[in-house]
This record gives sequence, structure tokens and C-alpha cells, in this order.
Amino acid sequence: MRKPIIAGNWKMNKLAAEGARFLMDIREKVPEEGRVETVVCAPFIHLPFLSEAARDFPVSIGAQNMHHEESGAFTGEVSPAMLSDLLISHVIIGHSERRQYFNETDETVNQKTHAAFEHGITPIVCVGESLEQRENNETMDFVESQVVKGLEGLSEEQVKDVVLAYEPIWAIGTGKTASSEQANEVCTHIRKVIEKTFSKEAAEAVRIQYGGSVKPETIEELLSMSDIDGALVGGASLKEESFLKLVEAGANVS
Ligand SMILES: O=C(CO)COP(=O)(O)O
Repeated sequence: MRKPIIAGNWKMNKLAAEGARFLMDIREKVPEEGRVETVVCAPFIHLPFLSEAARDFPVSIGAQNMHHEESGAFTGEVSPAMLSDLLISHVIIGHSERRQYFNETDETVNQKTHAAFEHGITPIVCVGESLEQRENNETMDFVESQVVKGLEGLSEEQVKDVVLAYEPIWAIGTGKTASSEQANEVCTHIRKVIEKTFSKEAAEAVRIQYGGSVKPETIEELLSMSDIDGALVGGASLKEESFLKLVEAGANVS
């Protein structure tokens, strides 16, 4: 069975003290690692503290982006080497907000995904359609092309370790969760694309999260679906109490 993975994406929220307090508040309460993988993806400036503080309990710390180059003249950027130096274990790649506001493309997603593996960081690769694409029945083709282009050139073994996050843009921060059936339909398609492009083993191993207005009230049903292995959560990951409920739901998937 694939281990559920619940990741909080704080986006551009929380001052340093708030981030630290969050971690201290959840430390005694997160379920053990065997049942669920718990990840907190924080703004860069939080990472040194959070990574150090989370060392002795089962929360992994992730970044929300990175550059693909090791180092160099890229003002304002953070490299994969810098993240792995801080023992950052996960990185969100190609979030729709980065695609929309910061010109990320399938090509940069692919470069960053390769770079993450070169530095031992698990990439959480985001895909998902706009409302217009959904209304025009383009969802499956569009998501398929994002997956194929984003993962191009990875080995089968690497693909098994990728985390894909299906986040329909129309459901992000809008309170409109995709129904569990809608979400699962696309996640099933993504798994078929992995099988067709890589192998059946890779498709069976790869974990696919759903993201978009996930709340404690909706998580259980989402996680009960055949191809949804976790959630990437924005708003509901900002409060300790709701984040813990989401993680607990992940731990209780049997
Ligand atoms: O974008 C998201 C997570 O990456 C989803 O955000 P919300 O959970 O706030 O809708």
C-alpha cells in the first residue's frame, strides 16, 4: 500500500515566530512516521529553523520552490544544494501560482524535478487545469501533457519516488473542492499516464495528492478514493488544529 502523504503549503504566510510556534505546538501530536508522511512546506526564511527543530519528530520540512541550478548569478533565487544542505526533504515544483505569476513552464518544472533528484530532495510536482479548460473538456489532455513534460527523462525508479499533486486551479483557495469522484477521475488518469509512459510498477508506486480547498471535513472521503494518496493543503494547513486533523485522517487510512 502507498503511504499517505499530507503536505501543508503555507504559501506566503506566517512570520518566523508564528512558524516556530506552529511546529512546537504540533510536535507532540503528529502521528508516527509509519502511518503517514507529514510535510510542512514553508517560505524559505523559515527553513533553517524549522529543519533543525523538526529533526527529532516525524515532520518533514519542504520548500515551495527552488532554482534548478546548483549555484551562480541568479539574484533572488535559492538552489537545490542550499536546500539539501539544510536537510530539506521535499520541494513543491510547478505550483499553479508559480506557473501563473512567475512564468514557470513545463520545461522549468522538468529541470527542477531533475535537480531535486540530483540533490536527494523529493519533488512534489503540481499539475491541474483551469476552470475554462474543465468547461471545454480539456482537463485530461492538459493534465496528461503536464505530467509527461514535467517528468520527461526521469528513470522508472525516480518516478516511483515522485509525488504528484493534482490541484485544479478553480478549486484552489475558492472553497470549491472538486468532488471526490472528480478528483479521483483525474488521479486515475494520471496513474494511467505514468503506466503508459514509464511502467506499471512506477504507476503503482507513485503517490498522487489532491489539492484545492481540502478541509478536515472533506479529507476522509478524498483519501478513501482509489487513486488519491494524500493532500496538498493551503488554507487549512495554517492552523495547528486543522492541520493535525488532516494528518490524523492520513494516518487512519487502512
Ligand atoms: O494550492 C493549494 C495547495 O498547494 C491549495 O490551497 P487551498 O487548500 O487554500 O485551496
